[in-house]
Amino acid sequence: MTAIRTEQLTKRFGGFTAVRDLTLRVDDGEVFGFLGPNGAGKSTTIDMLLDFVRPTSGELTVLGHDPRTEPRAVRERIGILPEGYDLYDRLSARRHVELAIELAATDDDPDAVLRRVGLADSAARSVGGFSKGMRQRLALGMALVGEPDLLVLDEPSSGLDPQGAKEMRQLVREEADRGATVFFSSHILDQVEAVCDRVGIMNDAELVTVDTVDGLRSATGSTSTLVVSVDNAPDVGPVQEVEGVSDVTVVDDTLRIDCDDPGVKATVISRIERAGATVTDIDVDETTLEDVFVEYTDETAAPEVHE
Ligand SMILES: Nc1ncnc2c1ncn2[C@@H]1O[C@H](COP(=O)(O)OP(=O)(O)OP(=O)(O)O)[C@@H](O)[C@H]1O
Repeated sequence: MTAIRTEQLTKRFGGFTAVRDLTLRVDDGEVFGFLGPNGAGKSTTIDMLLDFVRPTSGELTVLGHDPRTEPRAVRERIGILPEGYDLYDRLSARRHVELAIELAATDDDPDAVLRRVGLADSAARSVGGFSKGMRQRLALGMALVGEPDLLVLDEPSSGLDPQGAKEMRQLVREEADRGATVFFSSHILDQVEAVCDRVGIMNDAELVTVDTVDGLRSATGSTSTLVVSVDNAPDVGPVQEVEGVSDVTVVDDTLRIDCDDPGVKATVISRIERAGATVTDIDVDETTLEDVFVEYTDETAAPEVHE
């Protein structure tokens, strides 16, 4: 089934278009990263999925329901970490989770939820004294209550320290492993790269691409470079002939092999060894998602839309 489907979804605020003709599908069980620079239209899209904001035109379904006409059917099966969430300073962390459990009418154990987000030791503390990262962890824990079919997370890593960000990634993976779909927006590209099955990039109100991270790399013509140290440099002719290799350079005993196709690395290594060299070290310089992101969101370099 399709967890999220939008067709030509558009939102205008007065004369300003925040989201233009967005057509997107997110499959069940996918971890989908929704990227874009500030003001690109990510939160507005999420708000339309949750019926916090009404589209100006276009179609959308979330878990098979139109959030405009069946908001309850949608909300009761999704966990939401919105951009600006409300917490009650005088209530404890445990009370917040208990309230989320009551609202979802589930039998989750509040302490187990707090353990999952690293707040077990602060369960009884009032939230007023919490740091930004602790508040973020609590809001995330509340979103996890009731094993939702779809998690919609707006900037889930915001305010988290590196350990918190790592735990967030693990949580996202655990949720996907139990079958949930995870849709999240982020600016933290290495987070997205580490955890997402597919990525959509918004720029200036439009979706400019949707693909896997590897797919994005090849679509932008990006290469990964295999850096191979050898005991003595062999004839590189047979390596150059491998399909998917775009360039080979040799400096002393190090070969740098640019690969358009990330799947050719094993073939390259075996060609080097067959050419009589002993491989002493292997390293890979991958094009990062950040490089791809800059290419798609840089006005002068933006490629054509393709899905
Ligand atoms: N209620 C509103 N009224 C007028 N303009 C709005 C409203 N909500 C959002 N916008 C505008 O729509 C554009 C998209 O905003 P949105 O919050 O969706 O971007 P975003 O991609 O989530 O950005 P960020 O990464 O900064 O959160 C922005 O230019 C914003 O100012």
